[in-house]
Amino acid sequence: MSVKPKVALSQDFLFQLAKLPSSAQSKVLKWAVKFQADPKSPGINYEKINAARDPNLKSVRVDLDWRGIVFKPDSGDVYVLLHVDHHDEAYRWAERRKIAINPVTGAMQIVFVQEMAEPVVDALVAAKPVAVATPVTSAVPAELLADPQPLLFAALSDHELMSMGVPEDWLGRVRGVQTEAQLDGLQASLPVEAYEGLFLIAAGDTVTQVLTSRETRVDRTIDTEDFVTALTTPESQSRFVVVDDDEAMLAIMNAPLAQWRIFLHPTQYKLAGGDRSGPVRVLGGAGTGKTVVAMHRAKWLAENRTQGEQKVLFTTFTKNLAMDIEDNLKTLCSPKTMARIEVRNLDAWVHGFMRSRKLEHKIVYDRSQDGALQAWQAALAVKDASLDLPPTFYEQEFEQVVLAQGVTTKDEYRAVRRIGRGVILSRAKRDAVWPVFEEYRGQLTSRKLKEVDDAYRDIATVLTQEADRGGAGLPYSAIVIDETQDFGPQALKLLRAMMPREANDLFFVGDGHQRIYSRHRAAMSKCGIDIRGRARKLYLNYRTTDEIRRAAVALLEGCEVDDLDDGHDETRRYKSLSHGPAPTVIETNSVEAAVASALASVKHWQIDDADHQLGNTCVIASSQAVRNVFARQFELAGLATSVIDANQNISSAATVVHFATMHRAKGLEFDRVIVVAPAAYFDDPADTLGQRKLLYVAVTRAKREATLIKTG
Ligand SMILES: Nc1ncnc2c1ncn2[C@@H]1O[C@H](COP(=O)(O)OP(=O)(O)OP(=O)(O)O)[C@@H](O)[C@H]1O
Repeated sequence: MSVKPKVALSQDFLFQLAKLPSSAQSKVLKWAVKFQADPKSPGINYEKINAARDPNLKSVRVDLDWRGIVFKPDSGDVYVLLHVDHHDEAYRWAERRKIAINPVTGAMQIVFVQEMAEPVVDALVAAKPVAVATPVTSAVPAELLADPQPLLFAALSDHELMSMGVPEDWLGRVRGVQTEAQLDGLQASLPVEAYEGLFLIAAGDTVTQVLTSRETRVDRTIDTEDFVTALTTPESQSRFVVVDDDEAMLAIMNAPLAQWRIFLHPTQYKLAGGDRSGPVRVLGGAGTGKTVVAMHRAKWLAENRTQGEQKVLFTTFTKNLAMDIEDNLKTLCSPKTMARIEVRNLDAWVHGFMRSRKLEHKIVYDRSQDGALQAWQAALAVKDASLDLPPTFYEQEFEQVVLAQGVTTKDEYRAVRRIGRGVILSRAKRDAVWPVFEEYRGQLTSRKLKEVDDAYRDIATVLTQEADRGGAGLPYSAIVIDETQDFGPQALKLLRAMMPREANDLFFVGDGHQRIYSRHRAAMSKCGIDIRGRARKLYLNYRTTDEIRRAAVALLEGCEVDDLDDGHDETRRYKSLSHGPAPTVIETNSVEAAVASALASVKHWQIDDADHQLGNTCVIASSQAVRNVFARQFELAGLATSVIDANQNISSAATVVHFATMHRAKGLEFDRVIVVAPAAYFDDPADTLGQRKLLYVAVTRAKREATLIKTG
């Protein structure tokens, strides 16, 4: 029986496909399905490209006008669809490319072949054109040796450069890099892992650190002619996908822009699959693909490590996000896999657990309402007037110290560390304050109410006791947690108690820069979650342009940000892969002027970009009241609007402008975003950390353009 040849698609092919007119797209799709079924069919004529540097690149005819470019090596029964375009453009593309296997990592790479003395992209022209021969050798171009500026990668050997993904042909060009701008100029021409490795080295990392965090092996003997094996490396999988049947081909080609489903960054790829001996924590700035890796991890766990009636629990902070993630998971997973994944925000899970155990308390989410308000007022009535502490002190103390740390007795309160609380309390004062909290909890109990942190703590206790008695435990094979920074200590302790300590138990993703509920700061290690040896980071921002990312990061300059454990995190090492205009900043002194500016931005985008859809726009405001004013004014201006509220799926209509608060916009993304914030949010960072994090979250929702309106 003859074995079917391997057919693969490149990421570039799909990017290109997405740009074609729809009539051409359907022709290419039909053709590609036939090609996948039998690339050796006599109907497919592989034409030689005379000027091609790589003799293995062939042109194939889709119709009179359109040509596909296929890589068809002599050895190995493999066919890779690389590109599609009009005849002449397709040939030009092929003439300047070659496919090579990196001799150190074994990854298959599409290498852009350079001409003599040719700058790669405009950024390099601005920096310093470097004369190179084809193929480039690893020698530093002569004129750069005379330049006094140090070379960023001079100390690295060829082997080290290639181990990070630099193609052999590009060693000389990379060696010539002296500035970050020059490196950025090479970004579009280098494989993603090479660019990432180089900017991490430029930021101060060592090659060993880069390779360790990526789990890249560089000790194997590589056969640089074995393309079938090369296709299987994680680096290759970030740009090529092997397609086994028609169905897979159709699914991929019908959604050419849903690249996150197919091409994972090598680090995402490694984190998504394989066994881990205990809890994993993945950090990454906004848009670095944390939710994507969490979804792929849940899929892998459901398909490979979930048995019988078990499920993978995928949890996050808000209901909106859980709904959004469930929708995305449905596009990633088969119905069979989906049946093994439960997506629920933690509070909904807690509510369900309490009901299933007939625990009759209701959860307090808002202390200013109904029974909780009465309970709080009754508690304040017992306060010791001689202390002269304002009611806000009691509320903050209760939230940030008592609830957050799960303090239940006066003795515990005497001993607890009150980090970050301004007022120093002697033991005697603590004794005098404590009755307020005791009274509040008593009042809640008599009303069958419970604070959510207390509910987390109580459920964790129940689960631990059941486990100690040898109970069956919860029906989960693993828990995947998104937006970890929003979970406080009691929530983390509950998550720990929900899973026995075993391989693959907990998988956390998060970003301290996006913690917008400050009382939720927690250190995982203090909640029984040991991530040593399993802490990873994602650095490439797939969502926002580098201009928007930089502007967002600048908002947090000088602010101390944690790594969800006991350490610090920083934004210096992150980079975006796309570019665009810097955010527009507008200062206004009235609501009318702010609304007019927002409407002008939308109008400008509509004129500027024929493809702009209102549905890809969101106005993000600092409060519900401001959000509602803007939505109302947009309606009066004749625009259709949709407010993003709790517990609702987001409208997918292409013609409505979305409106959200900064809290509600978390985890979402839009092509264009208008952020409306009081000017006070931009005051001294020492006083505005919370507000600046909100701004960071809001601005990083934008994929392409952002307008920031400061209201006076
Ligand atoms: N490997 C990938 N290839 C292409 N696109 C990707 C990849 N990974 C992520 N993306 C895209 O990047 C964007 C951001 O991804 P995601 O929402 O997972 O990031 P995040 O780190 O969770 O962001 P945030 O913390 O801001 O919510 C999404 O549009 C996603 O589809």
